[in-house]
Amino acid sequence: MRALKGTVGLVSWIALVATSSRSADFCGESGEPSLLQLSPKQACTPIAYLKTHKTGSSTMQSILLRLAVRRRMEIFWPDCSGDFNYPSHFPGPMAEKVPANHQFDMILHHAVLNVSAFRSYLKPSAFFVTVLREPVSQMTSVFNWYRRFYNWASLDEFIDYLATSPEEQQRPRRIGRHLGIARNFQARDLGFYESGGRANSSDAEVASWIKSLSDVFSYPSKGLVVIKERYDEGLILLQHALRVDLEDVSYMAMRVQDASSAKYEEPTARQSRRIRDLANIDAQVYDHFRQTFEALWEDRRGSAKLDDSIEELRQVNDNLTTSCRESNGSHCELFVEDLPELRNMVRQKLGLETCARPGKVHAQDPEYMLSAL
Ligand SMILES: Nc1ncnc2c1ncn2[C@@H]1O[C@H](COP(=O)(O)OS(=O)(=O)O)[C@@H](OP(=O)(O)O)[C@H]1O
Repeated sequence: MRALKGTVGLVSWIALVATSSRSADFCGESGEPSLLQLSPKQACTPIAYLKTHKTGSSTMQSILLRLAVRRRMEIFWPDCSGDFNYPSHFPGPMAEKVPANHQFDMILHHAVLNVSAFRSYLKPSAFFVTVLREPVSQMTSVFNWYRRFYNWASLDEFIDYLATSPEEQQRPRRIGRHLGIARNFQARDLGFYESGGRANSSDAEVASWIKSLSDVFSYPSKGLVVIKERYDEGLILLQHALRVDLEDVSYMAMRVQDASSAKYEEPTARQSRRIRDLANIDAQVYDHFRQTFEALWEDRRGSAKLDDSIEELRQVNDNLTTSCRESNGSHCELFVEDLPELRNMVRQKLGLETCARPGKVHAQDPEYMLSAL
């Protein structure tokens, strides 16, 4: 029965890909028959992806990694690390090894956003993308994901830690306890502190910083802030802006935690208030971009039949998830749920050496924690 269901899922996925596979005109080539068939090197929109934490950012990275393979786009890799010197300056020591020369098509790994430094590595007219998440749910995800590394006894202990830890926490590269988790995690990823923001910045200063971000991520010509709570809508807008095919933005969700597990803690109303108060900058950024997103979506949905595209995307995703969990057919090659494994598959496809995977190590080993980023 399972096998039959998998076959039906696979057949309908292939049918969907076949029917929805249009020419990727923006990249110059037409008639690409399959997602995994490599096309010659093509000129595509360079992408500056700012990978935030616990926002659905790994799923987005997986989509962009596949896009890079399909379009033969050149990725700026932080060697085998999962980040560019996070949470310190981008790109860190990589700058000596790889001087900036507008040479890459994509930046995809965790970093602190520095728009001009990102641009200096990318070909001209890069499209800026990021994902933001409602801050209480983001910090709940952070707590439940990282608690095994930090040994927080409870959500209250985690919130106490946030309240007492410095806003802009630096991580000595090899000491796991200071991995970099701090309040206003998303604002820090977006470069708030690096651009001079402080815990006691005035409302006007925060508003001015948000305005500068709005410009960097302004849709459709410059960029897009995807809202985690409107993920698929965001992907459809991304698909339109990059002028890629629907299957280019199809995905299997990554790093999904089991919220029904006994170990998963949801905040009480009081804990939610505490988190939201501590993440005051994140709350302002999120509220701003959520509003912008809703207005954008309302503006676009009627004219372009975007609701139909969402249905189609969800069907493709469901079929992919079912068929690729049940079989490892060739169309599933790059639809794996383990991010480091996917990165290795992509490196192989792009002719690079694969990275060593850490073996089974103790959860307190800092190397292990780095790889978990
Ligand atoms: N497509 C899509 N839509 C909505 N939500 C999604 C999606 N993909 C992943 N997720 C959720 O994102 C959380 C994982 O975030 P990240 O991938 O950013 O984590 S990480 O920082 O890379 O470790 C994790 O949230 P929690 O399960 O609450 O922890 C995932 O469930």
